Amino acid sequence: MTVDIWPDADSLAQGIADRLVEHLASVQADGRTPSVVLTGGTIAIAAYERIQAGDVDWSSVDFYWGDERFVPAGHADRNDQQARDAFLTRLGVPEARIHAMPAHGCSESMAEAADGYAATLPADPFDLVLHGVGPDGHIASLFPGFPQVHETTRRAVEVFDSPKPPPQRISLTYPALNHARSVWLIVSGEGKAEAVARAVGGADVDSTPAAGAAGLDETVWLLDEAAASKLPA
Ligand SMILES: O=C1O[C@H](COP(=O)(O)O)[C@@H](O)[C@H](O)[C@H]1O
Repeated sequence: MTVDIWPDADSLAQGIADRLVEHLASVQADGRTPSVVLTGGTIAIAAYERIQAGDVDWSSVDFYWGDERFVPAGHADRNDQQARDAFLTRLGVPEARIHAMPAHGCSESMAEAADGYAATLPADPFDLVLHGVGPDGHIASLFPGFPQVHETTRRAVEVFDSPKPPPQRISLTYPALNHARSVWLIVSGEGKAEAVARAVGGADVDSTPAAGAAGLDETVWLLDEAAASKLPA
């Protein structure tokens, strides 16, 4: 595990954007089509807005989501819509590369929608999974004390009673989220400092789901000083 710290949220957002572009270019230089799991959340959107085209072929990157708010397609609360608005549309990512989760109004139940999404995930490890972290230590829509944290079989699950609105969500689970070469946890703000300190310190996943995030090759925390303020020196 490594921890990298920027002075403030603006420089962190720029740092995440630059590192993401560099990472995708290097995967493509190795001859692979990168697969990336996007997160929602404040610092993620700020980073997405700062992404520049760089040396990446944006027509050849597959984007998935770690979780989604189960509201109608195009709704401003949807993580996929926020990412489209922040960078996917601007950089010309083709619709066929945007693997959005099902939306409210689809013909399936939420459980069927979750299982259907799981069936679309690649068999190979993701190249990169991005996580925002809530003040309670949640990642994706895996919340403290919720049974989804203990899912070991299904790679995507339904959540009916998220403590953070909107209540209905679909989330990937650890078996999918940790089937990734690189996992980056991106966090800003003092309100998340305690959750970060617990997760980095190896808390149990019931109290702090972020503690369960782990990449196959690397697990990296990208923080601003405020989010890092409760880490031991
Ligand atoms: O609801 C969600 O929240 C988290 C973190 O969001 P933030 O606004 O506190 O930064 C995010 O990681 C997750 O994808 C999203 O659905």
